[in-house]
Amino acid sequence: MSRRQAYIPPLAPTLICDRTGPVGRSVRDMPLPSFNPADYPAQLADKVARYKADFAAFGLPEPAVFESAREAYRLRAEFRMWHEGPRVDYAMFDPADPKQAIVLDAFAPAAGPIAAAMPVLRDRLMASEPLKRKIFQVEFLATLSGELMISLVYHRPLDDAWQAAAEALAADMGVQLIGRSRKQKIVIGRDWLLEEFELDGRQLKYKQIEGSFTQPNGGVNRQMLGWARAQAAGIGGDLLELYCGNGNFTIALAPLFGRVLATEMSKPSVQAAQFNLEANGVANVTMVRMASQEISDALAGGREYRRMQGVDLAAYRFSTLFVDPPRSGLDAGTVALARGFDHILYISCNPNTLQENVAALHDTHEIAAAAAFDQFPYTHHLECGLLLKRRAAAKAPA
Ligand SMILES: C[S@@+](CC[C@H](N)C(=O)[O-])C[C@H]1O[C@@H](n2cnc3c(N)ncnc32)[C@H](O)[C@@H]1O
Repeated sequence: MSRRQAYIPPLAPTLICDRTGPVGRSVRDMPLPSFNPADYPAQLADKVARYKADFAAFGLPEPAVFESAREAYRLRAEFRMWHEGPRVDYAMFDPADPKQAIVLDAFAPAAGPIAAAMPVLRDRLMASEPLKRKIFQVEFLATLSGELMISLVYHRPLDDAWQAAAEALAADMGVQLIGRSRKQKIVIGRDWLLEEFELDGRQLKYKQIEGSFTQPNGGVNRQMLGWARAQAAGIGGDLLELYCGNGNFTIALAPLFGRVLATEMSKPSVQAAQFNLEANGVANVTMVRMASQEISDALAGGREYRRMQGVDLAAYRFSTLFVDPPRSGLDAGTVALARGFDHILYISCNPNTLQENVAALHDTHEIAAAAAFDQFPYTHHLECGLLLKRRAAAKAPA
């Protein structure tokens, strides 16, 4: 059974959370009751009020609040495909009633390229047996620069008939297309997009690889980059960045520092970051593929890591640590590492783990600036930014 609806009221958690972090179900993950742009200001005000209350004990300064566009803000969207008779439709599931599919004709949060492609793709799938048969899921990734990649996921092996139909579809729609099935990935065109936008007078370019982390709300992401740059301006010294993904913040922040050591665990993201450093002419960054636990261990004088060969850690004069971790926040070793920094710039998609980490650093660091970024409108989720500064009493004597 399915129910047809123009808008999706609650967003399923898979659409809200980052792909890489564990998706915990807390009250914050529960959907807000309505997707109504008229309710947006009140919903955001509630979230900001809760943020302020949760962090009041840590002396949170008044946060700068960055709003989202009220519609067409999501650069990523994924849908289950619902088969009924000759039809195939996009579907989502209400977390409160997970057996009931909600069939969608449109999805108001989706960015322009996704919204425009949705009905065209659905009709093309319906009209083509090789494209339609056993299709299970459709994933869209778009950029502010207007590119679009579509991944079609199947419960059957993809054959020559699928490939021929998919090639025609990609050419007609002008998109990058990927077919996925068990142990199979067929790329028609590229499996990456090129994002491009202006930031503080620079035209930034970012390769974004299918399946890797990218910020879901492009407009809010630009505001996060601008805020992070404003906090970092004037600090000087060198920067250590953990969880750098494809270099989203690295490329924005690098010109403000002498040298940057950026680390990330995922191999495709590190490859994209290397590409992005070159594409943006950023030459003061060394990129190393390492988990945060490993870099914390290496900096604490732990074991020698082959991937750190050629990196002279002792030569860095780190003034600032930048972190943008998954929902699980910072592990204990990384919190211990953070203690040694004069400045910690922390972007968090999970206020619960942010609160735990701030509490653990409270004796050495105070909050100097705060921001609320509404990456996930119409949900309880709030992305937070903090600048932590080492307390004078916690600084080592010169
Ligand atoms: C919230 S994303 C942020 C990525 C990037 N800063 C951006 O703005 O796109 C978190 C990133 O942390 C990476 N990650 C997850 N666990 C990690 C770990 N233990 N060590 C290092 N990186 C990790 C993920 O691969 C992902 O790229």
